[in-house]
Amino acid sequence: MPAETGTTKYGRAVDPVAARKALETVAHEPGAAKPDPIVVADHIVRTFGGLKAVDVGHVEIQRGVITALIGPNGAGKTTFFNLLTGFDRPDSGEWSFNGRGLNRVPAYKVARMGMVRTFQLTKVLSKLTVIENMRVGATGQKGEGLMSAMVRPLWRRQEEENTQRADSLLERFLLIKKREDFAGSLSGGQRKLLEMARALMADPELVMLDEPMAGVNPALKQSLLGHVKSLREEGRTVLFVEHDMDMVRDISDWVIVMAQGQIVAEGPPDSVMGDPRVIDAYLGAHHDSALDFEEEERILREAEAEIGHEHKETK
Ligand SMILES: Nc1ncnc2c1ncn2[C@@H]1O[C@H](COP(=O)(O)OP(=O)(O)OP(=O)(O)O)[C@@H](O)[C@H]1O
Repeated sequence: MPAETGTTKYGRAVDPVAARKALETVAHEPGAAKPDPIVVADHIVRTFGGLKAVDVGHVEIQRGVITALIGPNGAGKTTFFNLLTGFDRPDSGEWSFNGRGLNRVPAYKVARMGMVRTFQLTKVLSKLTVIENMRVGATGQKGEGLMSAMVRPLWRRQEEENTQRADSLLERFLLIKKREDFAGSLSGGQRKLLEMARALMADPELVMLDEPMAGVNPALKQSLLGHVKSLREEGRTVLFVEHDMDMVRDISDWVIVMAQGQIVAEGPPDSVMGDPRVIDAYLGAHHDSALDFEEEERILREAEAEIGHEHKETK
Protein backbone atom coordinates (compact mmCIF):
# COMPACT_ATOMS: atom_id res chain seq x y z
CA MET A 1 0.00 0.00 0.00
CA PRO A 2 1.18 3.54 -0.64
CA ALA A 3 2.29 5.63 2.31
CA GLU A 4 -0.52 8.04 3.25
CA THR A 5 -0.06 9.32 6.75
CA GLY A 6 3.60 9.67 7.42
CA THR A 7 4.52 5.98 7.61
CA THR A 8 6.60 4.84 4.66
CA LYS A 9 6.38 1.39 3.14
CA TYR A 10 9.82 0.91 4.66
CA GLY A 11 8.08 0.81 8.04
CA ARG A 12 9.54 4.04 9.33
CA ALA A 13 7.16 6.53 10.94
CA VAL A 14 8.19 10.08 10.09
CA ASP A 15 6.73 13.10 11.85
CA PRO A 16 7.35 16.04 9.50
CA VAL A 17 6.65 18.64 12.19
CA ALA A 18 9.19 17.12 14.60
CA ALA A 19 11.70 16.70 11.73
CA ARG A 20 11.40 20.41 10.92
CA LYS A 21 11.61 21.43 14.58
CA ALA A 22 14.77 19.38 15.01
CA LEU A 23 16.45 21.59 12.41
CA GLU A 24 16.32 24.50 14.87
CA THR A 25 19.28 23.00 16.69
CA VAL A 26 21.42 22.68 13.55
CA ALA A 27 24.34 25.06 12.97
CA HIS A 28 24.06 27.34 9.94
CA GLU A 29 27.36 26.06 8.55
CA PRO A 30 28.42 24.09 5.48
CA GLY A 31 28.48 20.38 6.33
CA ALA A 32 26.45 20.82 9.54
CA ALA A 33 25.44 17.57 11.28
CA LYS A 34 21.67 16.85 11.23
CA PRO A 35 19.67 15.13 13.99
CA ASP A 36 18.29 12.40 11.67
CA PRO A 37 20.09 12.32 8.32
CA ILE A 38 18.66 10.16 5.51
CA VAL A 39 21.71 10.85 3.27
CA VAL A 40 25.29 11.38 4.41
CA ALA A 41 28.07 12.11 1.89
CA ASP A 42 31.82 12.45 2.46
CA HIS A 43 34.71 13.62 0.30
CA ILE A 44 32.83 13.37 -3.01
CA VAL A 45 34.99 14.53 -5.91
CA ARG A 46 34.06 14.43 -9.60
CA THR A 47 36.33 15.97 -12.21
CA PHE A 48 35.73 16.49 -15.92
CA GLY A 49 39.12 16.96 -17.57
CA GLY A 50 40.78 19.60 -15.42
CA LEU A 51 37.52 20.87 -13.91
CA LYS A 52 36.46 19.86 -10.39
CA ALA A 53 32.69 19.87 -10.95
CA VAL A 54 31.95 18.48 -7.47
CA ASP A 55 34.16 18.69 -4.39
CA VAL A 56 31.91 18.13 -1.38
CA GLY A 57 33.71 17.52 1.93
CA HIS A 58 30.70 16.54 4.02
CA VAL A 59 26.95 16.99 3.75
CA GLU A 60 23.90 15.55 5.51
CA ILE A 61 20.27 15.69 4.40
CA GLN A 62 17.70 15.73 7.19
CA ARG A 63 14.93 13.12 6.97
CA GLY A 64 11.29 14.27 6.69
CA VAL A 65 11.93 17.85 5.54
CA ILE A 66 12.25 19.73 2.25
CA THR A 67 15.83 20.73 1.42
CA ALA A 68 16.70 23.01 -1.50
CA LEU A 69 20.05 22.77 -3.24
CA ILE A 70 20.80 26.13 -4.87
CA GLY A 71 23.77 27.78 -6.54
CA PRO A 72 24.76 29.59 -9.72
CA ASN A 73 24.89 27.89 -13.12
CA GLY A 74 27.66 25.33 -13.29
CA ALA A 75 27.96 25.03 -9.48
CA GLY A 76 27.78 21.23 -9.69
CA LYS A 77 24.22 20.65 -8.43
CA THR A 78 23.06 18.30 -11.20
CA THR A 79 26.38 16.45 -11.19
CA PHE A 80 26.00 15.95 -7.42
CA PHE A 81 22.45 14.61 -7.98
CA ASN A 82 23.76 12.24 -10.65
CA LEU A 83 26.46 10.96 -8.29
CA LEU A 84 24.13 10.41 -5.33
CA THR A 85 21.62 8.48 -7.46
CA GLY A 86 24.07 6.25 -9.35
CA PHE A 87 23.73 7.98 -12.74
CA ASP A 88 27.41 8.96 -12.59
CA ARG A 89 30.45 7.79 -10.61
CA PRO A 90 32.69 10.03 -8.51
CA ASP A 91 36.51 9.92 -8.67
CA SER A 92 36.41 9.38 -4.91
CA GLY A 93 34.12 9.63 -1.91
CA GLU A 94 31.51 7.70 0.06
CA TRP A 95 27.85 8.29 0.62
CA SER A 96 25.00 6.44 2.23
CA PHE A 97 21.22 6.32 2.21
CA ASN A 98 19.57 5.17 5.46
CA GLY A 99 23.02 4.10 6.61
CA ARG A 100 23.62 1.81 3.58
CA GLY A 101 26.65 2.65 1.46
CA LEU A 102 25.80 3.46 -2.16
CA ASN A 103 29.21 3.31 -3.84
CA ARG A 104 28.89 1.41 -7.11
CA VAL A 105 25.18 0.76 -6.59
CA PRO A 106 23.53 1.20 -10.02
CA ALA A 107 20.73 3.74 -10.48
CA TYR A 108 17.89 1.20 -10.73
CA LYS A 109 18.92 -0.36 -7.42
CA VAL A 110 19.18 3.05 -5.77
CA ALA A 111 15.57 3.66 -6.90
CA ARG A 112 14.46 0.34 -5.44
CA MET A 113 16.05 1.26 -2.14
CA GLY A 114 13.68 4.24 -1.97
CA MET A 115 15.67 7.11 -3.46
CA VAL A 116 14.09 8.33 -6.69
CA ARG A 117 14.92 11.39 -8.80
CA THR A 118 13.50 13.41 -11.67
CA PHE A 119 15.51 15.18 -14.36
CA GLN A 120 16.03 18.81 -15.36
CA LEU A 121 14.92 17.93 -18.90
CA THR A 122 12.07 15.54 -18.36
CA LYS A 123 12.63 11.98 -19.40
CA VAL A 124 8.99 11.05 -19.98
CA LEU A 125 8.72 8.66 -22.88
CA SER A 126 6.92 10.62 -25.61
CA LYS A 127 5.84 7.61 -27.63
CA LEU A 128 4.21 5.92 -24.65
CA THR A 129 0.86 7.01 -23.27
CA VAL A 130 0.58 8.70 -19.89
CA ILE A 131 -0.60 5.51 -18.17
CA GLU A 132 2.18 3.47 -19.84
CA ASN A 133 4.73 5.97 -18.54
CA MET A 134 3.30 5.49 -15.06
CA ARG A 135 3.64 1.70 -15.29
CA VAL A 136 7.31 2.13 -16.24
CA GLY A 137 7.77 3.94 -12.92
CA ALA A 138 6.74 0.95 -10.81
CA THR A 139 9.86 -0.78 -9.48
CA GLY A 140 10.38 -4.22 -7.99
CA GLN A 141 7.55 -5.76 -9.97
CA LYS A 142 6.78 -9.40 -9.42
CA GLY A 143 6.43 -9.87 -13.19
CA GLU A 144 10.12 -9.45 -13.90
CA GLY A 145 11.63 -12.92 -13.30
CA LEU A 146 11.13 -16.41 -14.71
CA MET A 147 9.69 -17.60 -11.41
CA SER A 148 7.12 -14.86 -11.59
CA ALA A 149 6.12 -15.87 -15.08
CA MET A 150 5.24 -19.23 -13.55
CA VAL A 151 3.09 -17.61 -10.91
CA ARG A 152 1.18 -15.38 -13.26
CA PRO A 153 -1.79 -14.73 -10.92
CA LEU A 154 0.58 -13.00 -8.49
CA TRP A 155 1.95 -10.88 -11.29
CA ARG A 156 -1.60 -10.06 -12.41
CA ARG A 157 -2.46 -8.83 -8.94
CA GLN A 158 0.68 -6.69 -8.94
CA GLU A 159 -0.33 -5.20 -12.30
CA GLU A 160 -3.79 -4.37 -11.02
CA GLU A 161 -2.34 -2.73 -7.92
CA ASN A 162 0.05 -0.73 -10.10
CA THR A 163 -2.79 0.45 -12.32
CA GLN A 164 -4.84 1.51 -9.30
CA ARG A 165 -1.90 3.36 -7.84
CA ALA A 166 -1.17 5.00 -11.21
CA ASP A 167 -4.78 6.13 -11.58
CA SER A 168 -4.93 7.62 -8.11
CA LEU A 169 -1.66 9.49 -8.74
CA LEU A 170 -2.97 10.73 -12.11
CA GLU A 171 -6.12 12.00 -10.34
CA ARG A 172 -3.99 13.75 -7.75
CA PHE A 173 -1.74 15.35 -10.39
CA LEU A 174 -4.73 16.38 -12.55
CA LEU A 175 -3.61 14.19 -15.44
CA ILE A 176 -6.36 11.61 -15.40
CA LYS A 177 -8.07 13.08 -18.48
CA LYS A 178 -4.78 12.63 -20.36
CA ARG A 179 -4.47 8.96 -19.31
CA GLU A 180 -4.53 7.55 -22.84
CA ASP A 181 -2.75 10.46 -24.59
CA PHE A 182 0.83 10.15 -25.75
CA ALA A 183 3.17 11.82 -23.27
CA GLY A 184 4.68 13.67 -26.24
CA SER A 185 1.44 15.64 -26.61
CA LEU A 186 1.61 17.10 -23.07
CA SER A 187 2.74 20.65 -22.28
CA GLY A 188 6.12 21.18 -20.58
CA GLY A 189 4.42 21.69 -17.21
CA GLN A 190 2.27 18.60 -17.59
CA ARG A 191 5.38 16.56 -18.39
CA LYS A 192 6.95 17.76 -15.15
CA LEU A 193 3.81 16.67 -13.30
CA LEU A 194 3.88 13.31 -15.07
CA GLU A 195 7.53 12.82 -14.20
CA MET A 196 6.85 13.57 -10.54
CA ALA A 197 3.79 11.28 -10.52
CA ARG A 198 5.83 8.54 -12.18
CA ALA A 199 8.58 8.89 -9.57
CA LEU A 200 5.93 8.32 -6.88
CA MET A 201 4.94 4.98 -8.44
CA ALA A 202 7.99 3.57 -6.65
CA ASP A 203 6.65 4.92 -3.31
CA PRO A 204 10.05 6.49 -2.55
CA GLU A 205 11.28 7.61 0.84
CA LEU A 206 13.47 10.32 -0.71
CA VAL A 207 12.28 12.27 -3.75
CA MET A 208 14.96 14.26 -5.59
CA LEU A 209 13.66 16.87 -8.04
CA ASP A 210 15.98 18.59 -10.52
CA GLU A 211 14.51 22.01 -11.35
CA PRO A 212 10.85 21.05 -10.99
CA MET A 213 9.68 24.58 -11.85
CA ALA A 214 11.69 25.10 -15.05
CA GLY A 215 9.33 25.63 -17.98
CA VAL A 216 6.18 25.38 -15.85
CA ASN A 217 3.52 28.06 -16.34
CA PRO A 218 2.33 30.07 -13.31
CA ALA A 219 -1.01 28.25 -13.07
CA LEU A 220 0.67 24.86 -12.79
CA LYS A 221 3.39 26.19 -10.48
CA GLN A 222 0.96 26.57 -7.58
CA SER A 223 -0.28 23.02 -7.91
CA LEU A 224 3.30 21.71 -8.21
CA LEU A 225 4.22 23.54 -5.01
CA GLY A 226 1.23 21.94 -3.29
CA HIS A 227 2.31 18.50 -4.49
CA VAL A 228 5.83 18.93 -3.16
CA LYS A 229 4.51 20.04 0.24
CA SER A 230 2.17 17.07 0.36
CA LEU A 231 5.14 14.73 -0.17
CA ARG A 232 6.55 16.06 3.08
CA GLU A 233 3.21 15.63 4.87
CA GLU A 234 3.25 11.96 3.80
CA GLY A 235 6.55 11.52 5.63
CA ARG A 236 8.77 11.61 2.55
CA THR A 237 12.01 13.55 2.34
CA VAL A 238 12.43 15.99 -0.56
CA LEU A 239 15.70 17.32 -1.96
CA PHE A 240 15.34 19.66 -4.92
CA VAL A 241 17.55 21.78 -7.17
CA GLU A 242 15.95 25.04 -8.20
CA HIS A 243 16.71 28.49 -9.57
CA ASP A 244 13.20 29.78 -8.78
CA MET A 245 13.88 31.50 -5.46
CA ASP A 246 10.18 32.13 -4.77
CA MET A 247 9.75 28.38 -4.67
CA VAL A 248 12.84 27.95 -2.51
CA ARG A 249 11.58 30.54 -0.02
CA ASP A 250 8.05 29.23 -0.06
CA ILE A 251 8.59 25.54 0.55
CA SER A 252 12.05 24.73 1.84
CA ASP A 253 12.84 24.01 5.46
CA TRP A 254 16.58 24.03 4.80
CA VAL A 255 18.77 25.41 2.01
CA ILE A 256 22.20 24.17 0.93
CA VAL A 257 24.25 26.44 -1.35
CA MET A 258 26.83 25.11 -3.81
CA ALA A 259 29.40 27.14 -5.72
CA GLN A 260 32.26 25.83 -7.83
CA GLY A 261 31.57 22.28 -6.70
CA GLN A 262 31.67 23.02 -2.98
CA ILE A 263 29.06 23.61 -0.32
CA VAL A 264 29.50 27.21 0.78
CA ALA A 265 26.49 27.87 3.01
CA GLU A 266 23.60 26.08 4.74
CA GLY A 267 20.65 27.17 6.82
CA PRO A 268 16.95 28.01 6.80
CA PRO A 269 15.84 30.04 3.73
CA ASP A 270 15.76 33.46 5.43
CA SER A 271 19.20 33.10 6.95
CA VAL A 272 20.77 31.76 3.75
CA MET A 273 19.26 34.46 1.51
CA GLY A 274 20.83 37.11 3.74
CA ASP A 275 24.22 35.41 3.98
CA PRO A 276 27.01 37.44 2.32
CA ARG A 277 28.73 34.16 1.35
CA VAL A 278 25.74 33.39 -0.84
CA ILE A 279 25.82 36.62 -2.84
CA ASP A 280 29.59 36.13 -3.11
CA ALA A 281 28.96 32.66 -4.50
CA TYR A 282 26.64 34.02 -7.18
CA LEU A 283 29.04 36.84 -8.02
CA GLY A 284 32.09 34.58 -7.85
CA ALA A 285 30.62 32.38 -10.56
CA HIS A 286 31.23 35.25 -12.99
CA HIS A 287 34.56 36.37 -11.57
CA ASP A 288 37.02 34.63 -13.86
CA SER A 289 38.32 37.92 -15.26
CA ALA A 290 38.40 41.56 -14.15
CA LEU A 291 35.03 43.27 -14.55
CA ASP A 292 34.32 46.86 -15.47
CA PHE A 293 31.91 48.89 -13.34
CA GLU A 294 28.80 48.43 -15.57
CA GLU A 295 29.44 44.73 -15.90
CA GLU A 296 29.81 44.37 -12.14
CA GLU A 297 26.57 46.29 -11.51
CA ARG A 298 24.70 44.18 -14.05
CA ILE A 299 25.91 40.92 -12.51
CA LEU A 300 25.11 42.18 -9.03
CA ARG A 301 21.56 43.02 -10.14
CA GLU A 302 21.18 39.55 -11.66
CA ALA A 303 22.42 37.88 -8.50
CA GLU A 304 20.08 40.02 -6.40
CA ALA A 305 17.15 39.17 -8.62
CA GLU A 306 17.89 35.48 -8.23
CA ILE A 307 18.46 35.24 -4.50
CA GLY A 308 16.44 38.32 -3.44
CA HIS A 309 19.37 39.75 -1.48
CA GLU A 310 19.13 43.47 -0.79
CA HIS A 311 21.93 45.37 -2.48
CA LYS A 312 23.11 48.26 -0.30
CA GLU A 313 24.57 51.09 -2.36
CA THR A 314 28.21 51.62 -1.45
CA LYS A 315 28.79 54.71 -3.56
N1 LIG B 1 29.45 15.30 -18.75
C1 LIG B 1 30.19 16.40 -18.55
N2 LIG B 1 31.34 16.60 -19.22
C2 LIG B 1 32.10 17.70 -19.01
N3 LIG B 1 31.77 18.68 -18.15
C3 LIG B 1 30.64 18.54 -17.45
C4 LIG B 1 29.78 17.41 -17.62
N4 LIG B 1 28.71 17.55 -16.78
C5 LIG B 1 28.90 18.72 -16.14
N5 LIG B 1 30.03 19.31 -16.53
C6 LIG B 1 30.58 20.59 -16.02
O1 LIG B 1 30.57 20.50 -14.61
C7 LIG B 1 30.19 21.74 -14.02
C8 LIG B 1 28.98 21.53 -13.14
O2 LIG B 1 27.85 21.30 -13.97
P1 LIG B 1 26.40 21.00 -13.38
O3 LIG B 1 25.50 20.77 -14.55
O4 LIG B 1 26.49 19.93 -12.37
O5 LIG B 1 26.05 22.38 -12.67
P2 LIG B 1 24.66 22.90 -12.13
O6 LIG B 1 24.93 23.54 -10.82
O7 LIG B 1 23.67 21.79 -12.14
O8 LIG B 1 24.29 24.01 -13.20
P3 LIG B 1 22.84 24.50 -13.74
O9 LIG B 1 22.22 25.26 -12.62
O10 LIG B 1 23.20 25.39 -14.89
O11 LIG B 1 22.06 23.29 -14.15
C9 LIG B 1 29.94 22.69 -15.18
O12 LIG B 1 31.11 23.45 -15.39
C10 LIG B 1 29.68 21.76 -16.35
O13 LIG B 1 30.05 22.37 -17.57
